[in-house]
Amino acid sequence: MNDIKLALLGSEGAGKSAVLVRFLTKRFIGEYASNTNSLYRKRLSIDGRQLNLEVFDPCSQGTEARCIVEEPVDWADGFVVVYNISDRTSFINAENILQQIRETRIENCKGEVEVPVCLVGNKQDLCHARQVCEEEGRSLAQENRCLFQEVSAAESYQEISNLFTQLIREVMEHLKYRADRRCYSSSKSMAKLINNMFGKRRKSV
Ligand SMILES: Nc1nc2c(ncn2[C@@H]2O[C@H](COP(=O)(O)OP(=O)(O)OP(=O)(O)O)[C@@H](O)[C@H]2O)c(=O)[nH]1
Repeated sequence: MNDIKLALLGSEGAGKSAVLVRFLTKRFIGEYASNTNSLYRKRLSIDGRQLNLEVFDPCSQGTEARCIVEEPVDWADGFVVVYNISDRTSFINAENILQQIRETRIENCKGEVEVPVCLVGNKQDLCHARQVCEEEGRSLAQENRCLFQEVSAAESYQEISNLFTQLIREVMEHLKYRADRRCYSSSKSMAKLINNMFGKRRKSV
């Protein structure tokens, strides 16, 4: 069973909880307590593989969102960064968060492949009040090599579901790649150790 940990980040009121709850329950719930951190857990099956999904939805008023990005022991295997298309400030904040994720991961992973991230432009139903055009979101995602989708947690489920599924697939591949690398480097160190212990002796026979 795979364990997958995601963290939701974005400005206060961007709709992080709404997007996540839509994915987990297919329902839209208008109001959420925003003064607490929440950890959601769900068992899922993707491509026939069973997995335990954990999603950390930090309270935006605290500093936890920042902490989890900066946490040196990388808790999250992937990130969902949400902004509100009718609030430019939330888009600028998303840009900063993506940069923080990139910088933190580069420092921690020393050239390892980048952590999977998706950028979500929420509240697409408020397009009459749009402040961020879709192209801006797409190009920000391209610059940061992450997935992108505009969605409306209020009105639809399918796009959110597709996006999370794609992200989870990327996370599973990323975790496999990391495990293979660990395995390869530990078998290299084992080979080196064996060589150090027996290699010279064999040569002298
Ligand atoms: N019109 C519209 N409103 C939405 C949508 N998604 C969320 N909302 C509303 O936006 C407000 C904030 O949603 P939340 O899901 O609590 O946002 P959040 O980012 O988790 O907020 P914090 O917990 O305060 O950080 C609520 O009033 C939601 O009903 C959407 O797709 N369309």
